[in-house]
Amino acid sequence: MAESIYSKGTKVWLEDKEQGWIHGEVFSCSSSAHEDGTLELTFVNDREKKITMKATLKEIAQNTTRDPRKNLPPLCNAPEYDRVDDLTQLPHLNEPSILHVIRNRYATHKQLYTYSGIVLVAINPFTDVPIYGQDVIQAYAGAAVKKRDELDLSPHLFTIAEEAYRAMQRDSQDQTIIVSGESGAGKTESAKYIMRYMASMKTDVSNMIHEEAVSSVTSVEHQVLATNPILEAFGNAKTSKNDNSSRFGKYIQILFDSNHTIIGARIRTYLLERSRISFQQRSERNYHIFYQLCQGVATLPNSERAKFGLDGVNLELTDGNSFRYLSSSSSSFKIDNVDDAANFATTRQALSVVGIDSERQLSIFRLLAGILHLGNIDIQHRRDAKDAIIDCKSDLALAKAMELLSIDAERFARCTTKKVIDARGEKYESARTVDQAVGVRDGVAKFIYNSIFDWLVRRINDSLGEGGVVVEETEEGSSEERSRRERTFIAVLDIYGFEHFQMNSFEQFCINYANEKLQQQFISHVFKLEQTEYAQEAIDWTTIDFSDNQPCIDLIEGKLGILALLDEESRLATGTDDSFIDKLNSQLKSPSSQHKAIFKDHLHGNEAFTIAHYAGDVSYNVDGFLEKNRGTVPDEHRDLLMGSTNVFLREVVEVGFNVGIDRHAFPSKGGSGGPGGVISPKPEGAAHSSEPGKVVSGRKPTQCSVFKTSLLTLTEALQRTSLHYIRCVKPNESKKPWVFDGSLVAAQLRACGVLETIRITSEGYPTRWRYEDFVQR
Ligand SMILES: Nc1ncnc2c1ncn2[C@@H]1O[C@H](COP(=O)(O)OP(=O)(O)OP(=O)(O)O)[C@@H](O)[C@H]1O
Repeated sequence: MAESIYSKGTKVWLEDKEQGWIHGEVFSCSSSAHEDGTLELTFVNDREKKITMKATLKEIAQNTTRDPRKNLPPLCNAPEYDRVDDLTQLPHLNEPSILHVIRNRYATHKQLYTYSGIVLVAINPFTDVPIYGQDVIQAYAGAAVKKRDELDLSPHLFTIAEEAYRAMQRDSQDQTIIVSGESGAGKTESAKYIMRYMASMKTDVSNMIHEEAVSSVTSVEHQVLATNPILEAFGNAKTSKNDNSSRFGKYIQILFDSNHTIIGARIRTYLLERSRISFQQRSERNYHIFYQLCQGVATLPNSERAKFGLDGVNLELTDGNSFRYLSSSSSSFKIDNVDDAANFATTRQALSVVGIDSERQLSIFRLLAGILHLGNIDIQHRRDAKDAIIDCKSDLALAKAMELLSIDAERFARCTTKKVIDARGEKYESARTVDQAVGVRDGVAKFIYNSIFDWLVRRINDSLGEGGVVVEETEEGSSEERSRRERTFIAVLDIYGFEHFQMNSFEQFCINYANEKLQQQFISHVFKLEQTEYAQEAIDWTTIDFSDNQPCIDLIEGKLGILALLDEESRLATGTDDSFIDKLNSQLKSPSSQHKAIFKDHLHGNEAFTIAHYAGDVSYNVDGFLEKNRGTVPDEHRDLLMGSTNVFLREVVEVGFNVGIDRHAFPSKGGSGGPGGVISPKPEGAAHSSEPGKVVSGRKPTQCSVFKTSLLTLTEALQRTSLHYIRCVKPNESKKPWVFDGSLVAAQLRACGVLETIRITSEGYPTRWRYEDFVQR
């Protein structure tokens, strides 16, 4: 038995401190077992170092099923497998062999893409690669009528796009391409290439020059593509990991009619990072649109420019007029090779393409400028007391902000520095501290910005998905006719991957919760496919064990789980981050708690809790959890915003107040709810309104309840579509082209489930020979 796995000369992988894994081979293997039943195996690695190990026959037989780092050396494949297109073709399927193939393809042969069964692994090149042009699109378009292994084309994003398109055509079924990976891994770029593929695949441009090819894309397709610069301007920012990081998740459905021609798009977004509006980490920026506006303001009409209070604004930090919301990072405002003024023009053009005219655009910019001025309102201590004051007479920022938002400055100052307390029917005012007042001011800014973002998404949906294409209304027919013609969609889900930083907060908690849900769906999908394959090949099989992350999901979203406790605490006027963590500890750590194994002790004090996620343990610092979860403004500010004489501000914040309640926030096929036509369940705690579009009062849905509901609707929608997976991987931290850091890549493959699926495959039938290879052997 041992000899059949490890005989003299068998090639293996041996662990190496420097490189992770290096080649080695079996030097000797004892021919019979010792008294204790073990065999002695000696290996020699490429550095001529000898390693001796003892193992029982059973352990030897199991070697490929356990974590290879703790077990006997995994087996190496023959060199002819060094560049296989699909990892599942590897006779020996283990972590070092997988890394070896991906590294060899990427670093040596400049091949970014490798299949791993149903998953396409995409390694970021960090440089322009000429593989996305119209000629390449044409080569892949139609190629998937053949099976993948009959193709002479390399693995590509376009294979996945084409497979989705063909499957939609063939089965008349909606498709979803799930693109995931950590920040900077290349999700958004991949999603854009897929959208561009869909928009131009039907265009035969073989005889056209580039400009002709571009202009031959119809206006509907232009509109669909125009959503990208808009979402990037308003939802992307420079972070320490990525100069153009998407700070929200998105699900974009490209809608097709019965001729499989694009007729529009629908977008659903998830959890925009609000905290960035008022604060950015070192070397990070606020959302791109603010810098675009400041730099591009000179391009606005003379009559408009002065009104923003941005004319001649100097963005240098030394300048006393700089905006607090743009300078907290104390970094340079410039991003290398990015021209904010030119991008402002692109954003404006894209807004026009989706039907937001110049006048509306100016209204949006006025609100954005209002947000910047809002951040500059000075909040001071009242002399000899802790109470906050705003000097209405001298505060120019207050005057400008309130002018732009059309709100009474004195009322705003008063509401911000004092809160109204209702005690048994009697109302009285109590002073806020400076910190509290600053929190309220920033909360208003975040709320307005988030509302603008939601308004934009809704507006895009109205023009591209629900309400008919603006430009082509007469040509294409009414919206009713349009939805009748709409048959199927191909969606791209571009969603943040698992996050684990030194300091993790509410955002990471939500992101990792989303990843737990998607991982569960992914694993059960792979698992089902694996068993279907066995059935097709008439192979005898017993149930394969796979790590079920349901206990972790129960801990988060269960009846008395973290989300429920967070909401409960957020609704109490007396609730604080401290009382929240106390509640978590008392409920989830009790000796009788079913969550003990997943909800772990945090080693450093009582300000954080630790969850054992499928991709590793993560500790979350509770500081700011309640404020982020409440995510709305005090009632007095709500009245101020809704009472503004700025009609556009009212329209925008109405969308913000109704998110999670209003059906438009989750447009769907037929306009009746979530994607795929299911009515989205109302977030827990949301108040009812019989009139659509009316702001409702009562219990406000919290951020986590809105998120939980939208995740639920998303996972249901995904279940009704055929799924395709792209896992984007960052090959190194320094963003260098063609540099491959094996341990960094392995960690990402583990976090996105690729290694887990390979483990599932290994638990079943780990070795797969092609018939011809098997016969030859
Ligand atoms: N296919 C590609 N070709 C060339 N460069 C790429 C490609 N994919 C990604 N990049 C480079 O990597 C950067 C980061 O990619 P991208 O913004 O798509 O990452 P992401 O995974 O969406 O990150 P985040 O989660 O932060 O939004 C891009 O700005 C680009 O410079």
